[in-house]
Amino acid sequence: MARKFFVGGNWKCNGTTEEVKKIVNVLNQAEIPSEDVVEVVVSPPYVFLPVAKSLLRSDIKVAAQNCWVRKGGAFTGEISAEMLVNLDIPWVVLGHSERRALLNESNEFVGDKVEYALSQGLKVIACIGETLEQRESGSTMAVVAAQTKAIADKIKSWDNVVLAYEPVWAIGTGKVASPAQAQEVHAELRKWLAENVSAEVAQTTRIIYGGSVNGGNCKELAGQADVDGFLVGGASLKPEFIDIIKSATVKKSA
Ligand SMILES: O=C(CO)COP(=O)(O)O
Repeated sequence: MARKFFVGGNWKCNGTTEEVKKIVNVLNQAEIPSEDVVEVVVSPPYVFLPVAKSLLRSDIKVAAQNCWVRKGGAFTGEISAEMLVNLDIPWVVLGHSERRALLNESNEFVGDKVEYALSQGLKVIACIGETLEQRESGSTMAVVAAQTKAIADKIKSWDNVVLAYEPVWAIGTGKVASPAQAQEVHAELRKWLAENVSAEVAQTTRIIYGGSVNGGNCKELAGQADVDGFLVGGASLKPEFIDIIKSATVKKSA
């Protein structure tokens, strides 16, 4: 079975109510391929999730950008998986490199979060990726394998997981990975899943690319055999996000 193309828009810590309404309006008016061809998920900051969800067309889903590692309670400032479920938020982004780097989220902590979010019925966009220093020292695969293993060790099923490969050096820098660089890591990750989880999980799990994806570079990246979609930051706040969603048809016709 073919893997359905997946395009996520990570709005990060941006926006006002007015701006959110504007982006939603652009998305609602866009002509995009059907849900059979592409799964589209946008991830506003927590506080805008209800408004975005209530205004968005039904074929575009929403994701939170994070959630607490276990059941809610006395954890000031945190948002629990249960709360997201209560609000009918189907997806959550976990392990984003900005949180790993700036908030010291370890591989193990991210693995625990993925396990707990899945146990509550959320679907997870799990992010991994190496820094420039790690790439230059030749440890890219060791780094992303360790990040993936910390997740694989904790979960029983990959059915509700999308793996997002986001090289840190490509995020917000305008320095996109070349199609060959992205394909190389995605293929290695699929091989890692085949050898360490199962052939079926390797075949069915979507591995999406993130890092300076834009309307100009998305088609060539989408044409790579193991690139099953994108997690888009900056460009997901702009109308060119529509072009990125449309790059799903490159895959369809391949
Ligand atoms: O971090 C990203 C998506 O999660 C990528 O961000 P940019 O697309 O802005 O590089």
